[in-house]
Amino acid sequence: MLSSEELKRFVNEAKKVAKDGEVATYIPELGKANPNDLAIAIYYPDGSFVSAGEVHKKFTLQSISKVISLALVLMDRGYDYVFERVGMEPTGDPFNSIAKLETMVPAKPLNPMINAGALVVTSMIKGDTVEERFQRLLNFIKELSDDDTVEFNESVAQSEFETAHLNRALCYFLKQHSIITEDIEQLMDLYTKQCAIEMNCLDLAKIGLVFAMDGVNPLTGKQIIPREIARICKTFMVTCGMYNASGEFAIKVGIPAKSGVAGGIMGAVPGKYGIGIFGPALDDKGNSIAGIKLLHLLSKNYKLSIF
Ligand SMILES: NC(=O)CC[C@H](N)C(=O)O
Repeated sequence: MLSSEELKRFVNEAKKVAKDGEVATYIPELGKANPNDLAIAIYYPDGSFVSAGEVHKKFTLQSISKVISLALVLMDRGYDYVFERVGMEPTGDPFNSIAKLETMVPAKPLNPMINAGALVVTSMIKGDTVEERFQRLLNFIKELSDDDTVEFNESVAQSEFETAHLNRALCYFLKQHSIITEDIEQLMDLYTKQCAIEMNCLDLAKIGLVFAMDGVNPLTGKQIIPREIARICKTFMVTCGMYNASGEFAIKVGIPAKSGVAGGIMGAVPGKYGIGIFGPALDDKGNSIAGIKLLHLLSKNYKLSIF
């Protein structure tokens, strides 16, 4: 097991690159983050953990929530229903790009990790009202993180809801092609709350551990996500988890991981451990710049690549 001194050394080393990144500002509330923060937690299957940096700071999941909503929707609707509406291929485009949609026949988004695909996935969450659907997702996240105090950040959700013109454009395009059928304002309400679910990197590492352990919470032995669905989610994390930087990340780091624009990264080292990182300064692809550096250092020093 890594000692916290070693981990602290890696954090200090990785932090040096934070100055080359910038916090996201297209969701105005996210612009308030401190670009110099960098925190990491690693959870082991026996329930022990090691951490370094500002581990108690909370951040919103943003795109990390896309893996979790995908797992829920696959459990809700099954493989065929979901993959009739969203594809399985990486795009090579930025996460919010609209470009490929018009070239696809039928116009289904290429994968569930880009915004277009994630919006379709969120529209498939079962329940009668937005409130009920959101609570189902939140309860699932509470179970995965083994923390029933997890909530969403209302200011961040509101800030995104007011400014998400591009996501609305993606939704309307998909509604025109009957991939999305529900009311778009209602879907944006649910999606922005989903993205604003907030936690610290200790909780995020616990979720990463469930994926690493094929859907099982190793402490209780409970299968929270069916093994096959956990496998599909981890595969998407490898092929599309870091947006259009996924190929380079697979070569340099080789850990199934998912990032979000608030600066979080969830990692799942199969059979070994769950990783939660928070570093809000982003690179030009929208990934935590110091977080990626940190994963690179860990992977290289401890041979964590799955390849
Ligand atoms: N890359 C991200 O984390 C994107 C999530 C964000 N809520 C959006 O839709 O733009």
